[in-house]
Amino acid sequence: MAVYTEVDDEALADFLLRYDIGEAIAFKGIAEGVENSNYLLETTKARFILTLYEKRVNADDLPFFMGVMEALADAGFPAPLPVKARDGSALQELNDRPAAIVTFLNGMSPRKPNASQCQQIGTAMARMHNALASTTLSRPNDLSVDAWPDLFEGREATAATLAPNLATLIAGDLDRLLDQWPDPEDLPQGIIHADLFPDNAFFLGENFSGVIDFYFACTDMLAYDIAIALNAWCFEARGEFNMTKGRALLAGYTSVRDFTDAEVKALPALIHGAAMRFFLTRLVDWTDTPADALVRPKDPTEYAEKLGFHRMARKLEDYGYMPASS
Ligand SMILES: Nc1ncnc2c1ncn2[C@@H]1O[C@H](COP(=O)(O)OP(=O)(O)OP(=O)(O)O)[C@@H](O)[C@H]1O
Ligand SMILES: N[C@@H](CCO)C(=O)O
Repeated sequence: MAVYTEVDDEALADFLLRYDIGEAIAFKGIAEGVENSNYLLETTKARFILTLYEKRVNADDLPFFMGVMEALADAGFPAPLPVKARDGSALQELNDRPAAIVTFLNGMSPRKPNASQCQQIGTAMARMHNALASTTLSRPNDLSVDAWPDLFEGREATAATLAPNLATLIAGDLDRLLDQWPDPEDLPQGIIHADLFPDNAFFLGENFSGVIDFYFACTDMLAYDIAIALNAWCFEARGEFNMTKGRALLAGYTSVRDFTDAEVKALPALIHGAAMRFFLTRLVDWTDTPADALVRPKDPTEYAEKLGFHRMARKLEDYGYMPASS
């Protein structure tokens, strides 16, 4: 249950006086999500999401996240639009937390994405990258390769409780990734979502309808976003890669923007690295979350299994990529 900060009726009514969005007629905490406190807010005018930003979000980054969502709305890409208060700012404070209201998107997140949804999310991601191509906003990716050794340090023993030999395998992966990581200057860069998991994508029926949760967005290699999505959308239970889904996701993306040769070459390392990023942040949460915490940490084992697949893969064709000429 991700409501860390409670908002009572009186605080909400006072808060809404800052906006021109009507009065509350329904307000309830949203169970999904692990990072921030989210509420579904229905007013006399429309439905919205009220978010109070919790500890893992750096308040200094919030103007960047708001700017990304505004740029997407300007480009006609379906994402939540931050609502400005009467003072002209979308960023406010509520119960001593930074807070914002964004528009509500209709749709449902797929629990078990199918190949068509993988293809559509690939297409949507390329459209999203294009929609953000002309913004001047930037934010470094503070969860990229340089951050990983520190995330692992001191957590070897926890890794060993998940699987025998895992700590040694992770140490080997880290050496290999530090060695193989591409120079970002050699690949197309831009703003990436960096957390486009199925729970952050919406579909109406079978059709893609929008993307939410831009709170890890940053400037990085565009192909790294694809690498994250391949991990999140194209594996079955127990770490089996689904080649049909991989092929669909990559084909969806390249139907809008073709990969450069440097991207094709770099993608296997980026895919391996993306799995490492989520393994490590999950390992940190697994180690640091008290047993009586409100939110159960996500299981790092899922990503340990994906790492096992990436250790064996050598080229992008191993993930279903079909070069345009073949
Ligand atoms: N704009 C929106 N429109 C409709 N529903 C939304 C919107 N934003 C958030 N939600 C709902 O709130 C839930 C949690 O949102 P979100 O994913 O942003 O939370 P979070 O705490 O950042 O979680 P995590 O990072 O774990 O995904 C979503 O799964 C979705 O059900
Ligand atoms: N998508 C992340 C968690 C929230 O950002 C994960 O599955 O580990």
